[in-house]
Amino acid sequence: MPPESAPAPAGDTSGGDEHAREQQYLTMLHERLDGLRAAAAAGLAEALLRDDPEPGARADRDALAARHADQVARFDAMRDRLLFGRLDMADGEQRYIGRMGVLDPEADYQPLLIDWRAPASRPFYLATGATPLHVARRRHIRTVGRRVTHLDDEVFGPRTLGGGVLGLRTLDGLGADEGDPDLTAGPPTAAGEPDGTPAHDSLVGEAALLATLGAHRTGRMRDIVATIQAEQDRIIRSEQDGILVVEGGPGTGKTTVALHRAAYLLYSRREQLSKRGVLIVGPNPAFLRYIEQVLPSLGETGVLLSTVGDLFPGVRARRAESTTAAEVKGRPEMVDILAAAVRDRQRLPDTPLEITVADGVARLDETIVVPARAAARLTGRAHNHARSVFVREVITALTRQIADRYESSIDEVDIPDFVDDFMLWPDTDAARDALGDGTEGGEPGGGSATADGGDWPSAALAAAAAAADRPVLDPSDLADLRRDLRSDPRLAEAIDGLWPLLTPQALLKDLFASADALSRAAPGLTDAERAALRRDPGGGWAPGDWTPADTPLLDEASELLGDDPRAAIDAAVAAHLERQQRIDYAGGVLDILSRGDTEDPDGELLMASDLIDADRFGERQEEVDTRSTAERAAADRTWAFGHVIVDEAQELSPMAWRMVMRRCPTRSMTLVGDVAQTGDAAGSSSWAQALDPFVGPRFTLERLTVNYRTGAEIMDIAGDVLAAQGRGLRAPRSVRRSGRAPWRLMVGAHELAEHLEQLVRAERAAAGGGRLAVIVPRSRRDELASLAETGSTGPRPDQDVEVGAPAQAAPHGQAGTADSADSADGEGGADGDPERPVVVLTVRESKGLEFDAVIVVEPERILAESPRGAGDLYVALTRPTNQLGVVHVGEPPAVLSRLRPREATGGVPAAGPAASGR
Ligand SMILES: Nc1ncnc2c1ncn2[C@@H]1O[C@H](COP(=O)(O)OP(=O)(O)OP(=O)(O)O)[C@@H](O)[C@H]1O
Repeated sequence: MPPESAPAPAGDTSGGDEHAREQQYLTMLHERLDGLRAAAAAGLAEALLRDDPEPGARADRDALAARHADQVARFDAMRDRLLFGRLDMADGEQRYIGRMGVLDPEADYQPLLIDWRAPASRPFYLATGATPLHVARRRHIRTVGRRVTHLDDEVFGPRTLGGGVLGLRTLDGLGADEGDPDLTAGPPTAAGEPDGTPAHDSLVGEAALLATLGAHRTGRMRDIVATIQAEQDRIIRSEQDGILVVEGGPGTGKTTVALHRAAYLLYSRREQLSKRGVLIVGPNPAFLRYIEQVLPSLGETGVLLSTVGDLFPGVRARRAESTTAAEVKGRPEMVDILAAAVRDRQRLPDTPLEITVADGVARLDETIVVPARAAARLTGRAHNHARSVFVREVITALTRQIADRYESSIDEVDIPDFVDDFMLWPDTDAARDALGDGTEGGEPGGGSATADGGDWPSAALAAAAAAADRPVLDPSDLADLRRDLRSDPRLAEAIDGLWPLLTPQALLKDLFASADALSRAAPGLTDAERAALRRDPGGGWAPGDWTPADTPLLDEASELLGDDPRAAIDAAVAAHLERQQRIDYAGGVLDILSRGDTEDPDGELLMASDLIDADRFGERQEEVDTRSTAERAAADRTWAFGHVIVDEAQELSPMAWRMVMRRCPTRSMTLVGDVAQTGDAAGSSSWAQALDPFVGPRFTLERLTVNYRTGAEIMDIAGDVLAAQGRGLRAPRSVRRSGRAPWRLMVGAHELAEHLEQLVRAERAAAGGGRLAVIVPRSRRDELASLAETGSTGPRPDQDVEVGAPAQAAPHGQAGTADSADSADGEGGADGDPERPVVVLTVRESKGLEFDAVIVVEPERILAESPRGAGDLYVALTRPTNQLGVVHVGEPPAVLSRLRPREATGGVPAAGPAASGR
């Protein structure tokens, strides 16, 4: 049984007293907050003004300043809705619940306000009539800034045992406030069965919840700390260490729960997570902007938000590509394809290369390269790291080749008799004379030519060495030879061709640029699939030229290639030079200081340079890395996060999963999604399948069952689309009815633009100025965006309307063609501003977002374009909170047969000859 709703009678003095009392309490809390903020601001100012010459002290100062700055930001974020609840416990204890904890230093640090995440707050979210958890009364306190606007009480008592909450009283009826429900739509009501049976018997704080849900959307997600429901609370506070999968239909609060879980973990595991950080992966940049304020509003920063496409440092994947290309790039086979592409760059020479070193000629051919390549591959090291083994083997083999030639030349030398004696007087003039190593006559350099044109002294020496049973070339000769080989530019060039140092970007670019390279690396793909991967490098690649599906491939390639040692060497050289500069500078400073010291008439003072040398002084000047954890993590591909949250996780391809898993070796993860909403052809249809390669069956699945977003009228229609998928999936139950019937309107193909313009105006007016989205087929987006723009009302249409993603030149020139379901979809990454009142989006761009009103355009085309059947249409239909309209050309799809024509729903018919509600 839900609580009864019983507004307090007008003039209810107890309600008035209560209101005054809570107002007083809120005012007191705000005064405390002001005090805390002022202290933090003063601490910040003091830290910033401190002039610490010592680097250690400067680091402390910077850390202190950062801490104070965080506190100031946190206290500022708490100003709105600081307090939202009160628990009256059965034993008389009172607990005020809010967004942060506030203690009373004058009363032995008793809590004045308890953080919503503290265990003492938990009954606020869990108490029910059946299990009151020692709570006698739960009060929701609604506030705007420093003002209390409403009080809603739920009273638990003996009479409620087994029967739910005794009663709910709205103690204030203060009328419409900022954040109040849209009054033009009538009061929101809890959804229930036609006979009046409520659909939900376990809602916590129903009045406060319904008030929040009925409010206009702002384009920014807000926290729900005041109205977290019991099933959500269980997930938010789950102590699950490994992978927690949260599944639920649209609007069940998956995103919200994931964000609150991040805030909870940052509170309960602060020590661990503040060092390693938390990563939140979302489906597109617009979505990240939609959610970006939730954690700061809960006082938590230090979290990195990223799309899959931006998870590789230095890459902003914004380019569009065909569905086929994205799907192929997401397949697990890409691991082998990339490995083959790397091996393909470890080549054999087409023709032998002859290199003249010292006195010999070395020949680089397959007999040298094949074993060198095998030895390098056998190490199992990444390509760039194994290169040093390859180079070493090649040079060793070439050196040996030359040495062998020397040795074999011994047999050809006619050794004169004096040679044996030579060993007895090796360093005498006589020896030199005998060997012709004189200055007079003979070959330049003192040698005389042998009969076969060789260098006689060398040959003689070699022969002498052989006679003495010593190696022909001693280690230093061999070392010289190696050095000569190493510095030979022709050999260096040849080695670069045979085993080049590669960046992930270069590997992928070269692979996609060549049909032959693709055939060699990916013989298992069809011709059409390989053609989809082909990409002409054109005028070069900018960081934004990558597509979201490329990023996991870059990450995989990084693993196969390893770091480019040149980058490490460059960095080490730069660091060395920088340090040297600092030391030189410090030396100069010490000189100046010491010169000043020598002016000391007594000459007894220690000079600065006596106390510290330039090296140590230079080191003290070193800059301390003051970047936050999130900033450092964002710049480091190998950063291991303390916890990773993935939203819309069903959209991740197998390759994207591999990348995300690398970011979290401990597998402490929360994955939220809904396999019924999978739109990406490379996405998952089963969690077990997606996670099996990483954790087998070792993950925990939690389900959310209640839809808080979309009114029941709309969910009835969306449920039909879900059922049509035939996978036995059921749409979640809506928590409320919106009071507005969804509608459909049939228009002629050529009148779509005209109708759309008027519909946008009409629906915005009906939504009382709320936010509206026009969700369109991919192939129609650019064309329809301008039409909706004309139809938006507001100060300036060009400011008012945002097209989800910037129109981009798509590969293969296919974007915008009406009938190509495989065209480049222009959805590389929507950067749209979520606060625009009217937006035009494709289904993919609308993922995870919500609007007061939605017009879905051409559902039949959305169905045709979807690689996953009705999943996309289901997503589109479940974006609105209150109003849904569907505009179709021709007959509506059968799955929408329950939608009533627009006129029949009382909507204003759009003008135009072909408008028809048939
Ligand atoms: N307990 C709650 N109190 C108030 N509002 C809530 C609550 N739970 C969810 N909501 C609201 O419901 C809406 C839908 O939530 P959310 O976007 O998290 O759902 P979702 O499951 O991620 O949806 P989708 O799968 O469609 O992306 C949001 O406006 C959210 O603030």
